[in-house]
Amino acid sequence: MGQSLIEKLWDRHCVADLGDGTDLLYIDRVLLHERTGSMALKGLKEQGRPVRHPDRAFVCMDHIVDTFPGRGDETTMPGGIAFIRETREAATEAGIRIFDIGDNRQGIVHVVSPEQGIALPGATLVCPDSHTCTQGGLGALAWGIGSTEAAHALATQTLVVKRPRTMRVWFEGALPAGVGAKDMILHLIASHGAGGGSGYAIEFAGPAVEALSVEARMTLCNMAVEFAAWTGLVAPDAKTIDWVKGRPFAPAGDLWEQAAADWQSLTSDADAVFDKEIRVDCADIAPTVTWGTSPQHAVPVTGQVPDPAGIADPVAAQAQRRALEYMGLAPGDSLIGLPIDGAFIGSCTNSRLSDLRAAAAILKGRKVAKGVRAICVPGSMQVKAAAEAEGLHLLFQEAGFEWRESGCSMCFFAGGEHFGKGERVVTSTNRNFENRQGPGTRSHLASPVTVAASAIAGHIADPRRLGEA
Ligand SMILES: CC(C)[C@H](C(=O)O)[C@@H](O)C(=O)O
Ligand code: SF4
Repeated sequence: MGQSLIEKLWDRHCVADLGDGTDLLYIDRVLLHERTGSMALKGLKEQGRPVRHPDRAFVCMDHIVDTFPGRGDETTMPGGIAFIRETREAATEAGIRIFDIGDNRQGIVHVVSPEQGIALPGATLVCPDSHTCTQGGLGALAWGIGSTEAAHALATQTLVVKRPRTMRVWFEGALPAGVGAKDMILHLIASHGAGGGSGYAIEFAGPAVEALSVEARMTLCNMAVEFAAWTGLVAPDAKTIDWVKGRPFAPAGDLWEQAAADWQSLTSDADAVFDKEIRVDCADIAPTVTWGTSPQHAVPVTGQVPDPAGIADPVAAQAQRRALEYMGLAPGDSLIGLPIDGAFIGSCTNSRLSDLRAAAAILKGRKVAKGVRAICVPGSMQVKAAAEAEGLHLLFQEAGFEWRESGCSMCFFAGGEHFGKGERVVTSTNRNFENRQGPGTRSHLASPVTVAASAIAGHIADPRRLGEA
C-alpha cells in the first residue's frame, strides 16, 4: 500500500515509537512570538535548560506590537511592553534570532517564516500559535503547540506527538471568477462544520489546489485549524520550489540542488489510503461570508442568514440564536446590503502581496464609503515594501484606507486597539468568535476582495458585482 505525504513526512522525522499511539518527532524549526514565546523561554530558564539549537529557533514580534507609523516598544495594549521586552531579553540571552520592531523583516510569524525561507517543504515546524498550519502551504508539516511544548522543543529539538488520522480534501474543477482560497476554506468549513477536521492532518489536493498560487495555498492551510484539524498541507510542486528559491534562510548552492530534487518526491503515492476523503466541487463555491460567530456560520455572499428553527439539534439551534443576537441579525436577512462600520485587510490568512494586489485592483479609482473605517495591515514589512514598490499603498490610501506597519493588529483583540461595540466589520481574518476584534464587535469573515468591495459599497457586497448598488 502506498503512503500519503503526511505519513512520509512523519516517518522521516520519527525518532522513536513510544508505543502508546505517540511518537517522538524531530523538529526542524521552532518559531516563537512575544505573546506566548516569553512564557516558553521563561519556562526553560527556570528549569535551567539551554536551547539546544538556537540557530533553528526564530522569534517574531507580531501579536501585540502597535502598527502605527513610528512605533516603538510601547503599545496600546496595557502591559504589552512587558511581553515585548521579556521576549527580546530572553531570546537574546538564548542566542535566538529576533525579527524585531524596526527590522525590515518584522511581521506576522506565519508570513515571515515562509518569506524568509525558514519554513521549507518537508520540514517539521512548530510554534506556540494555532495558525502555524499556514506554513503547510509550502508542504511543511507545521502545527501549533502550547508554551510548555515549545520549551520542550527548544530544549530537545523533539516533541512527543500523537499520530493523527489522515484526510484528503480534494477540490475538483476550477474556481469560478471572484472566488479564491479564502472562499474555498470557508465553504469547506460551512459544509462540514467547524469540528469537521478534528483529529486529522489534512492534505489539500486536486486541480483547484494545484492551480492556486503558493500564497493562496497558505490561506487555505491557515484555516485548517478553524476546521479543528491538527494541521493542513499542500504537496510541494514546481511552483513551490520556485517560490522558495533564493530566500534568505533557504538552502543555497549544492544544498539547494539536493533539497529541490528531494522536494520533488514529496507527494502522496497514487495508491495512498486516507482515513477520510472529502470531495468539493469548485463550481459550487461562491464568494463566501460569515454571518455568525463561528467560521462554520458561512454562506454565499448572495445568501441569507439561516433560521435556527430549521435545525433539529437543540444545542446547535441555541448556538445559532445566540450568534444572531450577538451579530444583530434576524433569520432571512440578506448579507448583501448589510451596512458596515469597518473593513480590515490583514492577518496571517490574507495579508500577503497577492492579497493586497487583489484588493487594490478593486480599490483603484474608487473611494471607501463614508462612515467606514478601513484599515490595511500588510503581513510583514517585506510585504509592505514590495507593495509600496508597486504603488499599491497609494491605491489603498487614495481610496481612504489606513496603511499600517506590520503585525497581527485588529485580527485579535488583546486589550489594545479594537473596533467598537456593535460595529459591523468585514474582515479578511480567520476567527469571528464573540469579542474577537473588540468588545461587542461584529465580525464578518470574507476574502480580501469581498472586504475591498464592501468597503467601497459601505455594506456587505459581492466582489463580482462592483459598482452595482
Ligand atoms: C495568541 C495566540 C496564542 C493565538 C493563537 O494561538 O492562535 C492567536 O494568534 C490567535 O490567532 O488567536
Ligand atoms: S494574524 Fe491573527 S490569527 Fe494570525 S497569528 Fe496573528 S492573531 Fe493569530
